[in-house]
Amino acid sequence: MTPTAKLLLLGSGELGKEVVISAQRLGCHVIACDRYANAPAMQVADEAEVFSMLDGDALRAAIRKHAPDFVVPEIEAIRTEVLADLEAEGLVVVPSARAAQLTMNRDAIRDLAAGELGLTTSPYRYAESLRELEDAASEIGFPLVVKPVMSSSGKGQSTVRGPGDIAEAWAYAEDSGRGDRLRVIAEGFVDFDYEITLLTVSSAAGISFCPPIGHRQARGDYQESWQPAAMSAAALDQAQAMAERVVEALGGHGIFGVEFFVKGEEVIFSELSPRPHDTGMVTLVSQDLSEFDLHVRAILGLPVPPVRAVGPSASAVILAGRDSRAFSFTGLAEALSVEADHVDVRLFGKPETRPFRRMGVALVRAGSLDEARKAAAEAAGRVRIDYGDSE
Ligand SMILES: Nc1ncnc2c1ncn2[C@@H]1O[C@H](COP(=O)(O)OP(=O)(O)OP(=O)(O)O)[C@@H](O)[C@H]1O
Ligand SMILES: NCC(=O)N[C@@H]1O[C@H](COP(=O)([O-])[O-])[C@@H](O)[C@H]1O
Ligand SMILES: [Mg+2]
Repeated sequence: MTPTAKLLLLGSGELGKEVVISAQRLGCHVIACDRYANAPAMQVADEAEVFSMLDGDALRAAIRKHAPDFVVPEIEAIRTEVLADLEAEGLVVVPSARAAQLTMNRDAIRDLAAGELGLTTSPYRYAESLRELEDAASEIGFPLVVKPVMSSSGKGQSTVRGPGDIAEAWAYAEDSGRGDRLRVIAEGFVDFDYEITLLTVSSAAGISFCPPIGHRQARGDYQESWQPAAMSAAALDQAQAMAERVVEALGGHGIFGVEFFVKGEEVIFSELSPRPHDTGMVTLVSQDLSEFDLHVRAILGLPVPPVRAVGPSASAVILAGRDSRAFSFTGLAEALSVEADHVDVRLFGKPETRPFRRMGVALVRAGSLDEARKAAAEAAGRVRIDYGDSE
């Protein structure tokens, strides 16, 4: 069979795994890439390539070898200059090489959103040394959120409460670094009432939105999410208008996870991913078409109908506690016995555990958001990781 399209997926975690499944259901052939073998998306893809996507030569070689119709980034840490070069020669990058380049590092997307587009954000400064971080702190004040410009899922992120914590925050950011020279963003702490992800689809038919997703984070990483998040029509209007502007500025077709903080009626842009979002895993049970289905449809130029919400839903993460390669899961029967309209669990198939690594997610639909959140947390908590005999 000649496939509908050939996709080269750059990053093969849990989000990519669902992209592969959605794409294959529409007849695509997918080559999954990541820096380690047997990554989640590789387990379901047609082919796999193992290399560091920050290695420009290896990235170029993989693209030349497979000659994909679409290159689909799944993580930020990609040598995006290569994508820009090859896009100029006709390669199609999802949603666009510009979007991948501007979201690879936090400073580029922040400069676009706050600088060029004038969207409201937290106050911020960049720092390339402890001394510069101290200067940033004295300008912005405390608390201060410090993040490496290239990081995700909260890696290297910490909140500085006072001058005594600055050195520790710098050292923590350095520890999570990738060997390149460290640059951090220091953001004024936003004392928000709640935060949301607004999944925004850009397709041939224009821009459309999924109902807002509420979420709760710890250590900069998502713990639970729910849809629809309760918010005023005025706040939602503002968020949609801001999302539309930033998505249009980035260009291309696909789904974008646009993150906002909301305080009263004030909507503050935080950041965005030009791809499915982790908090959007809830859409696997909350919408007729998930964020992964929508991404693939937008990429392929297929119809993207208005999203139909199926009912109040929630997701809760299953995190590992320590390092192991000899682990197993128990408690699935108990987890799936939780009382709700619909209960499911996704175990991603990551070959190793690490402290706080996301290994799976519980997905629940129920009569109300409260019930869905409670049941999702209960189901996730019932899945246990047995670490075998490893330390
Ligand atoms: N300036 C801030 N004020 C208050 N809380 C913040 C601020 N910046 C980040 N946070 C909290 O930390 C979380 C993670 O931050 P952010 O989204 O910037 O990190 P990330 O590493 O890009 O996460 P991901 O890759 O999972 O989206 C936010 O969702 C929010 O809960
Ligand atoms: N917030 C971004 C996010 O959730 N990204 C998802 O996590 C994977 C990496 O997981 P790992 O660090 O456990 O390998 C990525 O590949 C992506 O699926
Ligand atoms: Mg985020």
